[in-house]
Formats: sequence, structure tokens, C-alpha cells
Amino acid sequence: MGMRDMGSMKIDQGKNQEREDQAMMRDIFDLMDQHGHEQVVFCRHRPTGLKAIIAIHNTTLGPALGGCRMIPYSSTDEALEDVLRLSKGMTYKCGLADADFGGGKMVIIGDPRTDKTPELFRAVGRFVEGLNGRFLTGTDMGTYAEDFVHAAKESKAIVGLPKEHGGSGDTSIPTAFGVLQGMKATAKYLWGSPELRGRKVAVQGVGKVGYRLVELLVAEGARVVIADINEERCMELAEKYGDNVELTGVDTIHRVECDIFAPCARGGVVNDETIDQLRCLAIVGSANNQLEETRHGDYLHEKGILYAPDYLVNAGGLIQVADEVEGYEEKRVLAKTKAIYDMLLAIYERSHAENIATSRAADQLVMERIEKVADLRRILLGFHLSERGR
Ligand SMILES: NC(=O)c1ccc[n+]([C@@H]2O[C@H](COP(=O)([O-])OP(=O)(O)OC[C@H]3O[C@@H](n4cnc5c(N)ncnc54)[C@H](O)[C@@H]3O)[C@@H](O)[C@H]2O)c1
Repeated sequence: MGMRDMGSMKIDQGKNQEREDQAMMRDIFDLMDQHGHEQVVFCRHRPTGLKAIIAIHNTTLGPALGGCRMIPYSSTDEALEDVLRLSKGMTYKCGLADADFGGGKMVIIGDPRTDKTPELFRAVGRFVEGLNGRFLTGTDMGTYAEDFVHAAKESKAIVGLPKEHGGSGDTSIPTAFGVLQGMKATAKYLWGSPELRGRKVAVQGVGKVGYRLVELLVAEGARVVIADINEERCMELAEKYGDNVELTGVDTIHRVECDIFAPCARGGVVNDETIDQLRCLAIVGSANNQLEETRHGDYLHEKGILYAPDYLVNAGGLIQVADEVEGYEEKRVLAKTKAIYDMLLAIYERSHAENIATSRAADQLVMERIEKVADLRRILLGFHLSERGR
């Protein structure tokens, strides 16, 4: 092959790459349209190995707020899909929690057990800071408040820092408390009393939130069944609480016959495969995006399984970090998180009255709230006379 042929081959390859890139860009824009996103930012820093994606879904209510998770995703597509779904969920969560923030999320593609370094989180901080207040972030699955102490050296837009670093501390505390409020409201709706004593709850995932939830449930007198891929955490809880906590496998936890199934690990656990295996009366857990698709919410409604919309019952962490931006006050956070109880009962009532899935009743309520605020924001707040060019 002559030099000329080699040259034309390179040009062809270049053109193909360009076409592929263009196709990918079109796909991303399609995906953004599908979910209604405003902005997607790809962050790469080779020296620290950082590969991350920030998605900003909707800023009608205020700057986008959402945690940053670290997962060894098997592909960029999988990470993109996750961040788009999660950031959209945050818009709904903020809307329902009456927080003046929009929906956003960040995902780091990496293994939290081996890939974390202080520099990686400083790089996270710099990318977040570059968004100039459009996006605020903190801990989520696979990340800890301590990780964000490094990010906070580079950015003012970090929330959920440890208390000794001026933050409000671990968000999993109010999150677990909020899930418990959701369970009490569910008990009230189904059995006429918020009491959980004697009720059987199956908790999938005993990480930061799940572990605390189990502690709260045991204190309420509930019987708890747990499963986690991290067996050490299960053993620790079983040793601590003896007969009150029973262990089962990660493949069987969703099939346990119980009053309440509590997904507290990854999302998408209610799907075509699992939905007919569920043997619970209600689903109340912290995991984001528990329904793989909206139609799974409809199916739960048809089957008579009461589903507590995840973005409402897991809003405790968001309520805390939103409060941190205003100036953190623990009592106020607890009071706002307690309100999840009444809000969930209102959603159950609406679902019953309109014979629609609880997930749809919650979505409707959020959209009504967002539209009301969007309408208010049409009122101009100020106008500088200097802008008239006098
Ligand atoms: N931390 C918060 O404040 C917060 C707030 C709102 C929502 N959430 C959501 O709650 C869920 C849990 O969050 P977290 O902060 O406790 O995360 P975490 O990483 O501390 O805990 C997740 C746990 O799930 C386990 N796990 C993973 N896959 C599993 C599987 N297939 N079966 C059983 N266990 C499995 C992990 O080993 C881990 O112990 C996530 O979906 C997160 O997005 C968390």
C-alpha cells in the first residue's frame, strides 16, 4: 500500500469516527429529550483516572441538587442511563419535598473499593465548581462524606460534609428516618395504625441507609430479614440484634413473604422478572428508581401491592442537604422529614380516589407544584435602570 492510500485510509477512518461521534451525539440528545434534560457534562481527568458524568435535569425550582455515586459501571452507556434517570428522579424529589432546588446527579465510573484517591475527589470538585452554582452535590451510593472533604477544597458547591468540616453530616441518618416515616404511613393506611411492632420487613441492602433502617425497625419492634452482597455487614447486624434479625440470600430477599419489602440497594428491583415473585403487601425503601419502568408501578397497583414512591420516602437526605445550603438546623430537618408521613398518606388517598398507581399520583402532584412555581417565576423581580442605556 502506497503512502497516498495510507493517507486516504486515515481520512476515511477519521470520517467514520466523526460519523460515529455525530451518531452518539444525536443519541445523547434523543435521550435528553426523552427524559427532558437541560444539560449533560462529561468529565475526564486522565492523571487521576476520573471519568464522570453530571446530568442536570430541570432547574425550574432552583439550582440542580443531587448526590454523586461511584460504581464500576460496565459501560459509559450504563453510567449515562443511570445518571439521566437519577437526575430526573431528583427533580421529582425536590418538587415533592418542597425544596427550592432542581434535579441533578453525578456518577463516577470506578470501583469505590480500589479507585478512590483524594486527588480524584479534588478533580470532582473542580468540575462541579466549573458549573458555577448550577449544580450542588454530595454523597450517594459508593461515596462517603469524607470523600467530599477533598472535593470541597476545590468547590463551594459541595453539601453533606461531615459535621467537623462545617456540614450537616451523614445524610443516611435522615434518609433512614424518612423511610421509617413512610413505613408508618403505610401501616396506618393498610392496617389502621402506624405501629410496626410485629410487622415483618425484608431489607435489601444494609449499607449506610439500610443498616440504620434495620436499627430503627428493631427499635420499633419489627421483625427484620436482611440480605447484602457484603456479608460482613449482615453478620454484624445479626450479631448485634440476635433473634430480631434474620439473614437470607441476595437472590431471595425480594421473594420473602413479608408485610413490607424495603429495597435499599440499587434501583430497578421491581422489573418483569421480579414483580410476580414479590410476596409483600407493600414496598417502602430508600433505593432510587425502584421501578424499572413506569408500567411496573401500574402493575403493582393492579396486583394490590402498595408502592411508596421512592423519591418521596427517601427524601430525608435531600431535605438535610437543602437545609445545609440555607444554614443547617437539625430540628427543622427532622420536622420536614416527618412530613413524609402525611404526604405519603395524601398520595395513597389520591391513588385510591382516582384508581391510578401511587407512582402516577406522586408524579402528578410534583408536576402541579413545579408548574405553580414556574408560573410565579414569570414575575420580574427587579430591573436596573442603568440597563435602559441612559
Ligand atoms: N445515602 C443517602 O442519603 C441516600 C439518600 C436517598 C437515596 N439513597 C439511595 O438508597 C440506596 C442505598 O444508599 P446507601 O447510601 O445506603 O448506599 P451504600 O453504598 O452505603 O449501600 C448499598 C448497599 O447495598 C448493597 N448491595 C449492592 N447490590 C446489592 C444486591 N444486589 N443485593 C443486596 N445488597 C446489595 C451494598 O453491598 C451496600 O451495602 C441507593 O439506591 C441510594 O441511591 C441514599
